[in-house]
Amino acid sequence: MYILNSKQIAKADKATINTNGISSVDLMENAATLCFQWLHSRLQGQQIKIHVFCGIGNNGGDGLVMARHLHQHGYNVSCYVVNFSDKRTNEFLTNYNRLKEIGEWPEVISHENEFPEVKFEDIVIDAIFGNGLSRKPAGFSKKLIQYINSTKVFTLAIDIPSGMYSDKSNTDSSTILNAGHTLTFQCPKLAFFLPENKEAINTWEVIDIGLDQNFIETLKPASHFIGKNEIKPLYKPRDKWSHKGTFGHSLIIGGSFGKIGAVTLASKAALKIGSGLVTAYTPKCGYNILQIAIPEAMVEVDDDNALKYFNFKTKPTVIGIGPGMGTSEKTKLGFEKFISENKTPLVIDADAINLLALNPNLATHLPKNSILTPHPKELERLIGTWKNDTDKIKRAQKYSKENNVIIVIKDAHTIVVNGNELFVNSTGNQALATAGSGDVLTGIITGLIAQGYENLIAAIYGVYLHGKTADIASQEIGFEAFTASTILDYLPDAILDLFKQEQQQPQQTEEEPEN
Ligand SMILES: NC(=O)C1=CN([C@@H]2O[C@H](COP(=O)(O)OP(=O)(O)OC[C@H]3O[C@@H](n4cnc5c(N)ncnc54)[C@H](OP(=O)(O)O)[C@@H]3O)[C@@H](O)[C@H]2O)[C@@H](O)CC1
Ligand SMILES: [K+]
Repeated sequence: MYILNSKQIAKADKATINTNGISSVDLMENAATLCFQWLHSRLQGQQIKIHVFCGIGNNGGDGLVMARHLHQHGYNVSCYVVNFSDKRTNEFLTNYNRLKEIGEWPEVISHENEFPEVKFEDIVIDAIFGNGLSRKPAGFSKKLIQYINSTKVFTLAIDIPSGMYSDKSNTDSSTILNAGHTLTFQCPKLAFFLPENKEAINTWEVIDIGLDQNFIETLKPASHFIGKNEIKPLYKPRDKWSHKGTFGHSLIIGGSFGKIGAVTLASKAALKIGSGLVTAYTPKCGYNILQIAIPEAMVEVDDDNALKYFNFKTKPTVIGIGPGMGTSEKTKLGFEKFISENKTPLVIDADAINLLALNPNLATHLPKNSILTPHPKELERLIGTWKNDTDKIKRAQKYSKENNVIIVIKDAHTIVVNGNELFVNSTGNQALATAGSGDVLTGIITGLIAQGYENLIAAIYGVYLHGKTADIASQEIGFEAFTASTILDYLPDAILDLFKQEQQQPQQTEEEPEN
């Protein structure tokens, strides 16, 4: 699914209105009615106090439509116009009049003295600012957002929590409304996945308002939200006549005294995802450990307690390098020589990223489309300190373009960066915050490349499957007992899940719920 930026959404709105013969007011009516139905099907007429805060733009128009439907269905509603400007849109005015026509006059708020009392047990519908936010909320609209946040009331945000830009950092989280749930139009917004917005965005879902898909295609959006629909077609079926050589040879380079577990996990993961052959290349101290831990893997050794020579005999399809490797001086020197001579595709993780960051010229030697899988600290070493999350993404894009590499920014929502393109992962949860989880990801991506998946696809696909293991496992064992080895245990379920039919939702009846 595409993630459109605010300009693309505004263009798609216009194009849909122009080519599909639907008026802007009708588009708004459809969109906001879907939001009303969402709430109505949950409340079933309960008399919880509902406050609808409407701005003066089209987001406010959505709020007015919802307020009208809520009134007409007998809810206990108060509607307010947050009068931060006199630039009321036509669609706002039309729906302002429609609300008045049913006898309901919104209260106009122009000053903080006019804020209504909002109680914790009420519901707030947030239709103050939407996609047209052009600057941080200030004055009484900022105070209103802060007041609503202070009540901790459940807030249903329409399209986007007010004060949040859809595609860039706000930099002042105190001017963003903290939404309990967001009903967002047409597509998820990049802002939902930025760690700095974690307070403001909780759960969300997309409301399909039928914007013109053909037109959206012409915009060639660079950002994508990766779910099962995107992943399933990437799967490569296995030929009946294939043999182990068909599925490539992964070489996992890493380990140091006390950190052989990292290379063990990565090697196991490469095997488990289907690499035909796997060799681990470690210091001598890892030999027995690896041979005993993974009978399926071959092992080559280097110097005693840390890597030094990088002179393996294996001719791999792909190399995953870094897990547990350490950054000792001898490893650093050997690594630099290895990188400057290597031509084999690379997946670079952990200490290999740290060593790369120490010597930026090295990156020019990386084979095209090498994959780097940094966690936030490693990323910072690589691209420098960022001002905010948008700056972080821009810096990663710049690094990716300058060095022709793919960067996997690991976080609650992992983002794969390929030049300007962003692929935001939908799977995974807090269970993955555990030692060795990154080593397993390195092994998975390496093992996918070994089997012939293109590097970018291997990164996107690997990140998705890795996250999916946690989604499935946490239903069965919770978060805490989940370890990196659990990822390996649940990889088969994550793959099989791609081919599971979704359970049919119970059919909604034609009749609306009783008031
Ligand atoms: N047919 C359609 O197009 C559909 C659109 N839909 C809905 O429309 C929403 C987008 O509507 P919108 O473009 O009118 O923007 P919205 O956010 O409501 O308000 C912008 C106004 O606020 C002002 N303003 C901005 N920042 C400010 C600040 N900090 N402090 C004070 N003022 C500020 C800004 O002023 P300006 O920047 O021009 O100075 C302008 O006057 C979208 O999110 C969705 O909900 C759906 O119904 C589906 C159909
Ligand atoms: K909003």
